[in-house]
Amino acid sequence: MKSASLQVYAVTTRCYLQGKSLYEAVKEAIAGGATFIQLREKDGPTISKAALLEEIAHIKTLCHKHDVPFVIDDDVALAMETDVDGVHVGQEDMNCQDVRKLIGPHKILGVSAQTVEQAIAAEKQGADYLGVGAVFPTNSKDDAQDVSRQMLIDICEAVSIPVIAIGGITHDNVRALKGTGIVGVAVISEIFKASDITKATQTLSQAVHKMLSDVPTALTIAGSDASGGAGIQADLKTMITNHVYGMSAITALTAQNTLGVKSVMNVTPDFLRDELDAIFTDIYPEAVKIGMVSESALIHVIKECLIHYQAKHIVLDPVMVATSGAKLISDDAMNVLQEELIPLAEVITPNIPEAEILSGLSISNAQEMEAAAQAIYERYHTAVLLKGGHAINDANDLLYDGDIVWFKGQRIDNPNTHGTGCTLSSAIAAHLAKGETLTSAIAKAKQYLSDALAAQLDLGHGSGPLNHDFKEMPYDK
Ligand SMILES: Nc1ncnc2c1ncn2[C@@H]1O[C@H](COP(=O)(O)OP(=O)(O)O)[C@@H](O)[C@H]1O
Ligand SMILES: Cc1ncc(COP(=O)(O)O)c(N)n1
Ligand SMILES: [Mg+2]
Repeated sequence: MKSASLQVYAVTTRCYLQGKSLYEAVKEAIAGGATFIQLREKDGPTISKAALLEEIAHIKTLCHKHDVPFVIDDDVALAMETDVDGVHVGQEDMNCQDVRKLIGPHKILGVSAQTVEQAIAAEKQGADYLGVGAVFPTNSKDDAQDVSRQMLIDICEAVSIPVIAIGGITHDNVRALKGTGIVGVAVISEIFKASDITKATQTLSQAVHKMLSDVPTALTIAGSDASGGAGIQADLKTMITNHVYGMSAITALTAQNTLGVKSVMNVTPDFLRDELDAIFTDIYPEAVKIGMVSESALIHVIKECLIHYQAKHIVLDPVMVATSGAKLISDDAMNVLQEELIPLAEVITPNIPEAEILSGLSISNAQEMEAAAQAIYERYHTAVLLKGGHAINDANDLLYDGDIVWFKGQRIDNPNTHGTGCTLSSAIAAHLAKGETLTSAIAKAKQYLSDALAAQLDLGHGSGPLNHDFKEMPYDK
C-alpha cells in the first residue's frame, strides 16, 4: 500500500444514503477521487448476511478496477471471509498483534490511535497506517476522543508509518491540518451525506491536495537592512529556516550596519501599494509580519491593503528605535501606527521602551510589565507580547490577551543582539502561517531566537547579527 492511496480515505455509512445503494455511493466517491474505501457498519449491518457478502464482493471488484484499497472496519472475520485488502481496528477492538497474526503479513492493517504511546505500540505490533482523531468535533462517533493539533504533530513525529487524520473534517477546515505531517484524511459525512457524492469528493480531494502540497507562505512588510542582520533580511532568513516561503514588501531602504543607521530612503506610497497588490493577488500570504514603517502615508496604504485582501495572522512589531539607538519612525507616524495598524494585528510585540510609550507607564520589573501589557491590551483589544530583552536579569517575555502567559528565557551572554525583535516577530508569523496557535507560535519563535543567539555569531564592529542558520547547537533552557 502506498501512502498516496491514503489521501482521500472514505469511510462508508448507510445513514444518509436515502435509497441509494452503498455500492452506488462508493462508485460516486471513487469517481470523485476517493483513494481508499473502508466499509464501516457502526451499528452492525442492516441487511442480511447473504446480501452483505454480495455487496462486499461487488464493491471489492469496483475498488480493484480503480486500484483503490478496500478494507473492513472492526470485523476481522468478515474481512477474512470476503478476502478484502485488510482491516481497520480501534483501541477497543482486537489487539493488533493478534489481528496481524490472523490476517497474515500481506493484508493492510489500519489502527486508530489517540496518543503517542498507542501510536508507537500499534506500529510495533504491525500496523500499516494510523487513523488519528477526532481532530475536529464530530457526530459520526459518540466516543471519539478529541485530539489536539499538537498531539497529531507529536504522533506523526513519533512513528514512521503513515498517519491520517479523522473526525469532523470538511473541505473548509482541512487547511488547518497543514504542516502536521499527515498523509491524508478520513471522512464519513463530508462524502456520504452529500446529495452529489462525486462533486463533494472532488471538492474535498482538491482541498486535501492543496493542504498536502503547499508550503506555508508568509509576508514581511518592513525596511531593508543593508548589513543583513535586521529588517527584511532577518525576516526572510527566519522564514526560510522555519520552513516557510517568505515574501517581502519593502517600506524603506536603510544604509545601516552593526554600528548604526547612516541614512533611510522610504519607498513611495504608490510603490508600496504595487508591491502589496503584486503579492496578495498572486501568492497569498497566510501570515503577515509588519516591521519598520516610518511614514504615515505608508501606514495608510498598508492598512487599506490588509483590509482589502482580508489578511490574516498579522504580527506587528512596533519598531521605534533600532538596537543601535537610531530612531526608525516619525512622531506623526507613531500615532497613525497606533490608531490604524495595532487594531488589525493578532499580536503586537513591543520591547520595554516601546511598551512604555504605548502604555504611558514606566516599566522596571515584572509586575510593571504586566500592568503595561494589560493597559495596551485594554486600549487596542489586541494581544500584546511584551518582550523582556531590555530587562537586566532575564529574558522573559509576557503575553497578555486577557490572560497572562509568561514565556521564560535565560539571558544569554551575547552582545550581538542586532535584529532580535525582527527575528522573533517574523518567527511568530512563520509559525502562525503553519497553523500553530498564538501561544505555541510564540513558544517556538522564542526557542528559535534563543538558539540563534546562543550560536554566538560574532560579526561586525558593533552589536552584530544572529546566526539564523545555526545547526545542532540547541540552546538548553
Ligand atoms: N541576551 C538575551 N538573551 C536571551 N534572550 C534575549 C536576549 N536579548 C533579547 N532577548 C530576547 O529577544 C527577543 C527580542 O527582545 P528585545 O531585545 O526586547 O526586542 P527588540 O529587539 O525589539 O528591542 C525577546 O524574546 C527577548 O526576550
Ligand atoms: C530596517 C530595520 N528594521 C528594524 C530594525 C530593528 O532592529 P531590532 O530587531 O534589533 O530591534 C532595524 N535595525 N532595521
Ligand atoms: Mg525591536
